[in-house]
Amino acid sequence: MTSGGPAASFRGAALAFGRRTLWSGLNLDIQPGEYVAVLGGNGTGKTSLLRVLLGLQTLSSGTVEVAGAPVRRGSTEIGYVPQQRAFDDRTPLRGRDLVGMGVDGHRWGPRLLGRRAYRERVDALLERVGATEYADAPVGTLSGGEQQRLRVAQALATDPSLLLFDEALLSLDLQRQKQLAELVAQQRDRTGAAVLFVTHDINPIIDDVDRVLYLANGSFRIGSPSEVLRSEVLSDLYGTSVEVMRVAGRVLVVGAEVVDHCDVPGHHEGAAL
Ligand SMILES: Nc1ncnc2c1ncn2[C@@H]1O[C@H](COP(=O)(O)OP(=O)(O)OP(=O)(O)O)[C@@H](O)[C@H]1O
Repeated sequence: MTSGGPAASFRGAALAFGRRTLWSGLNLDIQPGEYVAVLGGNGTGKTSLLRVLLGLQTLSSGTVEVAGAPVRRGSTEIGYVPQQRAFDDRTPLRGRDLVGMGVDGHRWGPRLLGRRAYRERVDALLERVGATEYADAPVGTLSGGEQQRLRVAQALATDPSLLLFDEALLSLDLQRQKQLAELVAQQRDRTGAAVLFVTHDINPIIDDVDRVLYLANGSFRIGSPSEVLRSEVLSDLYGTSVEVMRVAGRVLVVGAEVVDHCDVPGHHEGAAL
């Protein structure tokens, strides 16, 4: 963090495509060390929000800053784990090359750091995500969960001040989800990074989350999990009866799927949020 102010800041921010407004009137400061979960159904603009911070998507109105400066592409202030797309079998990269691209400014091979410091940094990152064992295998031959851990190591490589995760827990089994959630919380604690975590299921990270940004219906609610994840708050946001239940320690939202764009197989009634 270089600015001493918020890690990210939106002022009067709106995003619309054609006549469809995804969200508007967003005023949000994300403080260093703050952990924000971004929730909402398919197509509500969660990924687009991250793309705005990455300088890949322009706001329709309002402003956005990262570390006190206008957003720009390729900022080393930001670590990003995109929504998962599998690597092709023929991708000519090993796991350690992928992580190395995060260490050395997305260039091939050791350039910015000395060869030895580069290697040590990559090894340490691989170890942190538990990927040492398959670091020399071509990425396209690895499972979705293994590839995901490498992407996380790449995102953490420069100890960025803002970490963006887009559905990073998908394709991980429960134990790996827990490990990744712990890794993110540790990174936040160690470096003071702010975290913006897009997810359809808040349960694996709920103990770490400070605030929830819940997008729906062209609008949003923001607050602590206990303020936002309430039947009356989400019913008001969705404009229909939505029930938030706590079952066996898990938060379940029932009724929202009627309004959300539920075009994803497996996204069914009683979505775990
Ligand atoms: N560049 C663009 N031009 C036009 N429409 C776009 C563009 N980018 C995104 N959209 C639309 O904006 C909506 C929100 O997309 P976005 O990917 O942000 O949703 P999301 O909340 O991340 O959804 P999901 O949970 O399905 O990943 C979608 O309907 C998408 O088609």
